[in-house]
Amino acid sequence: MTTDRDEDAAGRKQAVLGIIGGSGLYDLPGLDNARWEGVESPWGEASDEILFAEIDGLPVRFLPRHGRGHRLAPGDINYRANIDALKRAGVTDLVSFSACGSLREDYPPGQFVLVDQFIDQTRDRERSFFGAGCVAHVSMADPVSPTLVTLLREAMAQEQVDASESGTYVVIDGPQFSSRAESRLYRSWGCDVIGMTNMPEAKLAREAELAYATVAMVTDYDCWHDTHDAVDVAGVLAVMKRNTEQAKRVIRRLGSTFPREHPPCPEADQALDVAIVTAPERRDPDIVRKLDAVAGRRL
Ligand SMILES: CSC[C@H]1O[C@H](OP(=O)(O)O)[C@H](O)[C@@H]1O
Ligand SMILES: Nc1ncnc2[nH]cnc12
Repeated sequence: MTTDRDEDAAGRKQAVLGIIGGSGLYDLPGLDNARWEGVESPWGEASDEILFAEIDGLPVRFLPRHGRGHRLAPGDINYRANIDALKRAGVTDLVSFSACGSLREDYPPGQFVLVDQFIDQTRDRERSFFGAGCVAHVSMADPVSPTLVTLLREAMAQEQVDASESGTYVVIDGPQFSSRAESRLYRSWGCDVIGMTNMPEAKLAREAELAYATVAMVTDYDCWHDTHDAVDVAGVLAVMKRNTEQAKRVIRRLGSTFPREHPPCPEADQALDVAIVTAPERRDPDIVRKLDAVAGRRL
């Protein structure tokens, strides 16, 4: 396990790039020194083994969110185990790739969106590592790392992949797609794209002090549009293949240009500095033990 104690005396930390692959992105073939390895987590089963690999010497850890073969529905994913396992695998910077529906006319299928805000409409998911026995409240005001967004934007530009530089992603439980009334409602809220997975993933990444960013890849116009059919899986799959090929190119480019030292992200790096409220002598030792990877720096 890699921990924050792997920082050198000056506090520098080697960057380890984590990638979560969404629908359509289940493997990253052709990376150097690649091997799939299971990582045990006290939070349960991660979606799959993690692919440990390198891009031009940069350590990369890849986890397919739905598992290889897409075995897990959005509500069945153990988001806590995924984030904990990636942290145990040494990840410092985490980029999520997600298929999504568009809630805007000017984000057609094929458009990539660098999400900067989320609206969490999910209900039935474990959404925190903390709770009774060790209570913490992290800030989610700015849920993504601006540095990661800049690095992604540059990698995309070099790969001639056009991306919008901001966007609000509304997260629904699914697995059903939305009704037209819901789709119109999310548009009226100012949401730009819709998906089923980025929450609680982004919240848990913040609790684990991982810099996080999401590349949302539009596959459809959901069901609000007057002149486009309502989303169905066949339509999603038709667009997803091309999006996935582009995503793979962006990941390779990002890996080769990524700083070898973890680029500071104060929102994530210090997320737990003032977040834990339970008095040390009142903390449940069992929970504290489970938090060794996520919050070991602060406990
Ligand atoms: C197969 S379409 C619906 C499915 O795709 C998205 O998943 P991900 O974010 O992992 O790419 C969406 O959120 C749904 O889970
Ligand atoms: N329209 C949509 N709603 C929710 N998740 C999606 N994933 C891809 N398209 C989607």
